[in-house]
Parts: sequence; structure tokens; C-alpha cells
Amino acid sequence: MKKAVEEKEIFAACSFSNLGLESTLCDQLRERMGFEAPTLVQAQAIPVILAGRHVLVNAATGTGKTVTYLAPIIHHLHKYNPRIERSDGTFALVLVPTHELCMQVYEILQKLLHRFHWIVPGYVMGGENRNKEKARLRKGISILIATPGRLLDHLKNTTSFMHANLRWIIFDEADMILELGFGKAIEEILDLLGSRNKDSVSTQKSASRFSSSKRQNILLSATLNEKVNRLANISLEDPVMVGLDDKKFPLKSSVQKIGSSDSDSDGETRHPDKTLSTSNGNYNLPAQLVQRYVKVPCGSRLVVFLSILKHLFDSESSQKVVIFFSTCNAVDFHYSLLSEFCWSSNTEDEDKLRPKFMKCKTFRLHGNMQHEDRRTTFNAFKTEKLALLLSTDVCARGLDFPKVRYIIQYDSPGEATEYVHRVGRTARMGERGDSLLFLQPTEIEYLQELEKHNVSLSEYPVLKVLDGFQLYGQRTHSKKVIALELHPWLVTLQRALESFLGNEQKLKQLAKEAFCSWVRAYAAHRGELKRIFVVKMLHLGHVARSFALKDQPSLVGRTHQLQEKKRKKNQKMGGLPKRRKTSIKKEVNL
Ligand SMILES: Nc1ncnc2c1ncn2[C@@H]1O[C@H](COP(=O)(O)OP(=O)(O)OP(=O)(O)O)[C@@H](O)[C@H]1O
Repeated sequence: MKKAVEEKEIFAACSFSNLGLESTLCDQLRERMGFEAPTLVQAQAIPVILAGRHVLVNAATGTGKTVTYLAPIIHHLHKYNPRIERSDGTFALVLVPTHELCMQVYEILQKLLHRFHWIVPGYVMGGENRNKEKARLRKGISILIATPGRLLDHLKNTTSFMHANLRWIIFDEADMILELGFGKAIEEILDLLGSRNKDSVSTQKSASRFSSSKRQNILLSATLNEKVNRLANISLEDPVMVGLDDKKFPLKSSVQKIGSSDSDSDGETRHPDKTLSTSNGNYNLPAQLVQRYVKVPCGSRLVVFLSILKHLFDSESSQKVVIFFSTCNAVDFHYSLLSEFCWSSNTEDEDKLRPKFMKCKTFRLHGNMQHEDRRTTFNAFKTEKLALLLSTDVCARGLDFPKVRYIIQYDSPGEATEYVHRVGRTARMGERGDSLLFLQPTEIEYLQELEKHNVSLSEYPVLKVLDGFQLYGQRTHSKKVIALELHPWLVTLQRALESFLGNEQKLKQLAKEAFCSWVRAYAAHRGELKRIFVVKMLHLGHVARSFALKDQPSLVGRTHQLQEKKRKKNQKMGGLPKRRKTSIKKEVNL
């Protein structure tokens, strides 16, 4: 894919060695990774990290934040003389929110360490075999990638986990880690590792040749915001902020900032020749990303969605699309529908063998899948050239699938932060990228929520796309059409879908389950968003149509009844649980 923006807007006018990185590592970055020059964020942050400062990094999605923190760690570990050994245990800890991100960082680390075989990479994460992890920790892991829950588990229960030499703690996607409700776990981890600013207690006595090394913590995300403030305050000492405005992000300790909109200092970096995208309360989005929305009445959502997908794949021979849904059930239903639905608009004869509606490969990824399946999907989608990935927000953060050309947010993302991360799966490293957000007419105010962060979307020409389809060999003109939902193409497609589902009982059951969890997820919007996504405004018959169901299924399934009972009990005992959003997010999203 051709770069959509000029190189100088992505890369700094210097080399990795100019930043102070060790020459073998620079060779490795060039030869093994194909990185000729550092990105702007790398040029600004690497020297500061090399200098041993605590750092807070805020830069747009897909700008190379992973290497920003890994390269300086490898640089320092490589320089220890005599060489570090496995028995020295863990020197660096990278905390990430999801299984997939854990694997991704681990893979990058493996590549970077190719010539440094004595520096051992490793990971621990929820869902993996604890005993195998224990064995690996016992042998020693120099740079450990971890999800917070499993790390805490090992810190408490794996006595052979050696971390007395720990020097770096990195929080990649720091805000997401907290969003997922890991705040308490993180505080406990910091305490156990003796890495809180004050009053920290370490469980292991440091008495090695590395004990004089100062601790260094680093927080990164494309959307660092006030939520991270507390974590930053307890974990960072005198931090340097890269790409962040300290007026919007006030920290107690003295702060040096680099690359923020009102930066007046180029600090210790040798090549801050460009500032990062501004972050004056606005989110950093890739400048070349084309962002659009499509306004669709609820009952026509599914048919418009399928039509747009068909249009995308018919018009480009190589296409990778990621689609976001609000629930695991919705992913499962749409995945099965897209994989099985057969229909051709050009044959009237019902008995003819019909071709598949979508001919590309379809993948799905969500938190209710087996870890092994998640891993297989993750790796397979990476290498495909023509494919669809249907996912929940488990895919929204940090994942770097090459050449994703389009992001569709079929279910709205909730907070603007999530919007930014979801669209950030495309338009990475200056490549082209498009995003499309589905909104119902009643939800259009959501655009103003995005505007508050300077995120503007233009309208997608949906009628033009629909007019391009042929029904029985004829173009489907909408000139006389008053409302989108009456477009002949959509009406015919909806009928075909409903009749298809009528004959596919398994799929119909999936549709019913998806319908119920979709409504529950819709009702779970909080705060300001509750005003925009009003569950009472939903016409449930229309919602049913959007799952290709002729009739509205009952919302009162057995699971729902149990949940209601639990909710009422909670209310009696003093209101909703404190982190309602988190529990709902865990239940429906990931
Ligand atoms: N200096 C570089 N030159 C060329 N490509 C690079 C360079 N640094 C990183 N990349 C590539 O850029 C892509 C994005 O990097 P990375 O995933 O670290 O971005 P990110 O800023 O962490 O994104 P997100 O905010 O979505 O997590 C990756 O494919 C990575 O290999």
C-alpha cells in the first residue's frame, strides 16, 4: 500500500544511532525489522527513556510506540558487563490489557532480540497454563510481557519468580488496563514490586550486581487521559511527557514535556525536530484517515451493512476490513451469517444453486472464544490479503494487523477513546485508511461527542452505493424512493435474509441470542451517552429486523432472568455495584 502522507510527517530526520542506541541493535532494527529511520515519537521518546527518566507517552495509533520502549530496554540490558543471565530473573515488565497484545509485543520482542540470545523474552497471561508459566519463570525471563491479573497471581504464588533486579515497568495502553478494572491489581503489583513512588514494600531483597540501577516506569497510549492521572501520580517520578499537554494532564510531580502543543522545551532529546500531533484535549488520529458515518434506521442496519461490505469487496481486489460489534453473540451471529448466506440478486428462480453473498474469507475474534482459536485467528488474519475480521473491542487496542484498509463500527463504540482506538487499526504508519461509523437517526448526536475531541466525520454516500446494485439484471434506482428503508435493493435483500434464516434453525437461534445481548449492551451505555443511546427509543421489532428476524424474540431468556434477579438483589443491598461499567464491559464486550 502506498503511503498516504509524506514520510517527513511520520519519520524523524535522523537515524536510530543518532538517538544513542547501540549499533548492533540499530542493525537489528534495520535488517530484521526493516526500520530505516525512527518515527517522530521514537525520536522524541527514546533518548529520554535511555536517559533513565520516567516517561508518559501520548502519540497517535500506529506510530511505533512498542519499539519506543523496547529498544532502550534492550540497549541497556545489552550493555551490562558481565552479561545478564537467566538466573538474574526479570529486568523489565511490560503490562498489557489483552491476550492478543501480549502475543504481539512478545513477537516483536523476539525479533528484536534475535542477536541477543542471552536476553530472554517471555510472557504470562490469563488463560494460559499456570504450571508451564511457573516453570518458565523459574528458569528466568529477562523481559516479561504480562496481563495484570496473571502477573499478580505469579507475584503472590510463584516463589521462584525472581524480580529483585527489576528496573523497568511499562504500561502499554495504560488507560485500557484501568478501564478493564485492573486498577487495584496494578496498585498491588506496584506495591509488591516496590515500585510505588512512596511507601513501597518489595517482597524480594535486592542484593545483586544490578541493585544500584534506578527504577524507571513508562506509561503509553494514544488516549492517555485523566483516568491515568492517579496511576501516573503513584508510579512516575518527575516524569517527562512526550506528546501530552500538562495543563490537560496535571501531575503532582514536576514535569518536563516534549512534543506537546505548547511545548517550550526540547528537553534532553537530540532530535525533537518535529512535534507530535497536538494533544490539547483532542485525540491524536492519523491525519490521512478518512472518517465517515452512515445514518441508517434501525430496521435497515443489517441490509445496509451487508450492501456496503459487498460494495467494498466488489470494488477492490485486495481488501482487509475489521468490523466492530458490541457483543460476542453479535460477532458469532454475523460471522455465521456472512459465512453461510447464499443469495444472488440476479436469479429469480428460488431452486437454483445460489452463490455465497460474500466471497472473501471471514474471521471472528472475541473473548468467549478458546485461547487457541483466538491465537489462530489473530495469526491467520495478519497474513491474509482479502478478508473480513468481525470482532468485539478485544481487537480495538494496540493490535497491528498489516494492511487493514477499512474499519467499520457497526455497533457504536461508546466513549470517544474507544472510537479512536478502533479506527486506529487502519491508517497505520502513514498508510491509507477509511473508517465508517454506523449511527441510527436518533443517535446522530454522537457526532457532537466526537467533535468535542476535534474528531469530525463526513457522511457516507449510501444511496449512491445502493443504486449501484442490480436486481434481476436491472439497476436499482432510488430516485423515487422517499426513505432509505424503501430502497428496492434493501427490501429485496431483507426478504432474502429473513427467508434464509427461516430455513436455518441454528442461525436463527444465534440471531435471537445476539438480539438479546445487543439490547442489553445498548442499555449499558453510561453518563452522557445514555442520553444519546436511549434504550427506550429502540423499536424492538426493528432491532429484530436488524438480526434478520421476522418476529421480535422474547428478551426474557433464562440468563436474563438470572441477571435481573442478581441486579435486584444488588439494588436491595445498596445500589449498583461500584464498577458497573466494568462488569458490563467484561460481560458483553470482551
Ligand atoms: N521506525 C519504524 N519504521 C517503520 N515501521 C515502524 C517503525 N517503528 C514501528 N514500525 C511499525 O509500525 C507499526 C505500528 O507500530 P506499533 O504497533 O508499535 O504502533 P503503536 O503506536 O503502538 O499503535 P497503537 O496505538 O495502535 O498501539 C508496526 O507494524 C511496526 O512494526
